[in-house]
Order: sequence, then C-alpha cells, then structure tokens
Amino acid sequence: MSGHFRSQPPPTESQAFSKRPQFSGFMKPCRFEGEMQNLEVIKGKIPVELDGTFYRVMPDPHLPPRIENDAWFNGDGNIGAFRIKNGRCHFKQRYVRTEKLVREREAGCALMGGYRNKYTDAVAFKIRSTANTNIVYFNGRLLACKEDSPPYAIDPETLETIGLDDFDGQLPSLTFTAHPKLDPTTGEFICFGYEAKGDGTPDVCYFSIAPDGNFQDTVWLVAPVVAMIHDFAVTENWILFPMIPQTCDIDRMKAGGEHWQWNPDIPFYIGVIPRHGAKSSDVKWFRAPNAFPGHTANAYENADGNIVFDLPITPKNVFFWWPDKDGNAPDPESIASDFMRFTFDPRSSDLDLPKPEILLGEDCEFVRIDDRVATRPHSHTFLAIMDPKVGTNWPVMAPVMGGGHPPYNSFGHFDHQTKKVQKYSPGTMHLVQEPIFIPRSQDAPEGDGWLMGLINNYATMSSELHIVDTADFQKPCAIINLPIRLRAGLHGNWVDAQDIALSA
Ligand SMILES: C=Cc1ccc(O)c(OC)c1
Ligand SMILES: [Fe+2]
Repeated sequence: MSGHFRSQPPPTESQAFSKRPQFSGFMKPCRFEGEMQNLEVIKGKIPVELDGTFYRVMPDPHLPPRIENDAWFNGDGNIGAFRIKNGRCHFKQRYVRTEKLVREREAGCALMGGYRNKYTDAVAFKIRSTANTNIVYFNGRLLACKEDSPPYAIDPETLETIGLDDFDGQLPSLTFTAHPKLDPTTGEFICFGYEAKGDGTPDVCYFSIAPDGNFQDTVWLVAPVVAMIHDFAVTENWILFPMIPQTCDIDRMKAGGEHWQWNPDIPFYIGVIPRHGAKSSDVKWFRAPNAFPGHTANAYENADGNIVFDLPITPKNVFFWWPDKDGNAPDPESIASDFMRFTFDPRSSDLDLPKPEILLGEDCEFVRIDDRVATRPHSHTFLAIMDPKVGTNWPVMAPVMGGGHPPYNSFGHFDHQTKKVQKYSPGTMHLVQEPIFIPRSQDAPEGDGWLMGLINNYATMSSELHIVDTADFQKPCAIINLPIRLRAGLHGNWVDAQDIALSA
C-alpha cells in the first residue's frame, strides 16, 4: 500500500475540490474507506428478523476532477455496506478499484476527463467505468454497475474489487445497464446495453441470463436516435426500453463537448420487443410527447394482455446540467415528476401511446416495489417524495446543502388499491435518499416489511440509516447513526444472508 504513495511525484494540479455546489456542503466528497463495528442506534430497535446487507453506491470523486465543473454523475463509485444481524449494524465502505481509480491513485491526480467523453482524457483508458450507479447481486456476484461499461465484480464480504466481469466471456455488448432486473419467478437476470457497439452507436443489445449464469436470448436492435436508456421494464412476455430525450453526438464530443444534450424535438420513445425468441425486426418504437421518463417502478400484463407500466415522468429536463442545443435548461427547483401509468397494447400497429394516467400528482422519484412481484401485477410502490407540508428548513439548509441532486424530504408508500400515499418524514433539517423495501418474511403479504434508506441530516451534517415498518409508517422503527457524511448516492439493494449463503 505505502509503496505507491512514495512513487507519486509532487503535485502539479490543485489538491482542492472546486467551490461548485456539487463539491460543497453535504456534497463535498466523502472519500472515506474503512469500517465501523456496532453503529450507534439512537432511536428504536433494529428488527432482529433482519439478517442481510444493504449495499448502496454513491459517486464520490476520489481526487479533484480534471473538469472543474464535473457532473455529480462522474464521481468514483464508493460502495457502502450495512451488515445487519441480531439487531446490530456494522458498516464498511470501499471504492471500486476501477481502471480509472487505480491509475489516478498511482499518478496522484485525475487522468479521466468529462462524463462519457474519452476525447477529454489525459491518457487512453480501456474501460472508462466509474462503477457509480448501482450495486446488484446475481448468482454469487455483487456487480458494481455503470451503464457505459461492463460491471465490476465485488467481494460481498470485504468489498474488494475482483475485477471487470464479462460473465465468463459471454457478454455480447460493450455496455451493461445499471438497472438489470431479476425475475423472481424464473430466477432469470434480464439485462441490456445501449450504445452497445461503442460511443454514438444506435445499437441496443438485449440479453437474459439463466439462474446458473448461462446466457440465453440475445437480441440486437437499432434505436431511432442515440439517446439515454437508463432504466427499463420487464413483464412476463415483453421488454420495454424507455428513452430519455438526451441525445449523443460524436462530433460534439470530439470538440470537447458533452456526451448528452437535451433534445425537446423528439418524442419520448418506448421500444418494445417480445421477451422470448424476438428477432431484431420485431422491435416497435412507441411514441409519446417529449418528456423525461424517470426510474421504472414495475411493468406487467393485465387480463387483456395490455402492458401496464408505472414510472415518474416530467415534461422538464431532469438532467439540467446537460442543457439543450441553445444552452437552455430548467431552473432545478421547478422540476417535479408525477408518478404515471401507461396502459397500452404491445400488439398494436398504432405506435402513438395513449395518454398516461397520473397515479400520484406529487413530486417523486426513486420508485421501488416489493421485488417478489417484479414483472407481475404490483399493488404497492415505495418512493422518495417532496412534500411541501413538511416545512423543510430551506433558509438554514441551503448554504450547507451543496447541489446537483434532486431534493426529497420523505419516504412514501403508495397503495395502488386505495390510491393513497402514506409518508414518513424524518424532519425539517433532513432529506432522504432512495428507499429500499425488505419483506417481513418470504411469505409475508406484498408490501409488508420495512423500508430502509439513508437520511441526510443537515443539522449534524452527517448521515443516518432509517428503518421504517410498513405497518407503522409514521415513525421510525430504528435510527442508526453514522459519524460520517455520505453524500447523495444513486441506488442500493438489500441482499438477504440466505441468498449469499445459498450461492456461496
Ligand atoms: C439517473 C441516473 C443516472 C443516469 C446515468 C448515469 O451515468 C448515472 O450515473 C450516476 C446516473
Ligand atoms: Fe438509476
């Protein structure tokens, strides 16, 4: 370890992060690696039924980036693991040893340039992944994902990086989504990559992996535009690719510009293929008016064989740091997504989608379901929600918040039967990160269990892990205190001890 510190030359670059909002206040890079045993439980009790690990990842620049105004999404993936057992919680955090991080640590300065733009790099990289978007468990592998590259495999126990994972040479695509789906009925891992033949290519590669790790279907598609396909949806018989109208242009990238530009002149496309035995020519690109599709809650087929697809949507550009061709972007505070439902016939030859229904007209994102019903009808959705009635103390928080990420102050539990949302609001000096759902037991009813997620406490400028019982949603079941600050992250998942033991 110490050897490579000695080999570093004296710094020529600044060793300070810029004063931009995305590097300030709560968003100042955390950069901590290490572990803490027996975290303090400052309220309630951790349910003794919980035995597993909550893995989550945050983009966390390990060194000041080469681009002064670098985007939050370009930070290095720092994985946190909350191991919970016998009413206790132990914490570990470790950076993914990406090619980027290893070579930059060696050099003592950033070598990679802007987000997904290799033309701004100081050296040539084989893999540009920052491994900063999701951490997913499948078939004994913990995968740290970034949608521009294959995933890195991580040791679930030590968080050490095992290496880039090409699924024993079976990965057909240069890229791998950060939102693969596990079908709880068949055990299949359903995946895709876009820009799958390299930067600026319209090729999308769909593939499914059997529970034993062997690749099954592989289908190559061509998209009508080169746009971001961040999340997707899977039903029993169909695959859906919602496209964010952020488009890529190689010449702009070569000139040192951004990978993405907001494009208000194209539809919101949803590509649809049969899940089993599809040919390239089977794809249909359904269209809705220009809009920004957020994360997928779930999709399923109803009794008529129509697809029901639930996701937050807004007409505005959520990625305001990637403006349109004229440099226009919305005021971040004006962006709000409603939770919407598309119901449509995938067999239809009319490609214009029927208008979606608003399920919940409150600003929300980070939608999650009880994963035991994924791809089948769901009646509960959990989400992060912005509730103006909480009375969040913006005047005191604003100077220490930093910026670049959307603010949500409550966890929500939306009941699709009653169309009502219950809320858990941790306080007026608090914001929430993505919640995850853990079932109370394997045979508990859908949606019965606990929500778990990180809370940013702007009074203490440190993080807390809150556990909320879905049967008593108003108050916390347990608050676990961290003596450090974990900046805004993207996604996480609960891995039950049983599942790790089974595949070990
Ligand atoms: C919506 C999230 C999103 C989309 C693309 C990304 O590269 C990313 O990195 C953290 C995040
Ligand atoms: Fe995501």
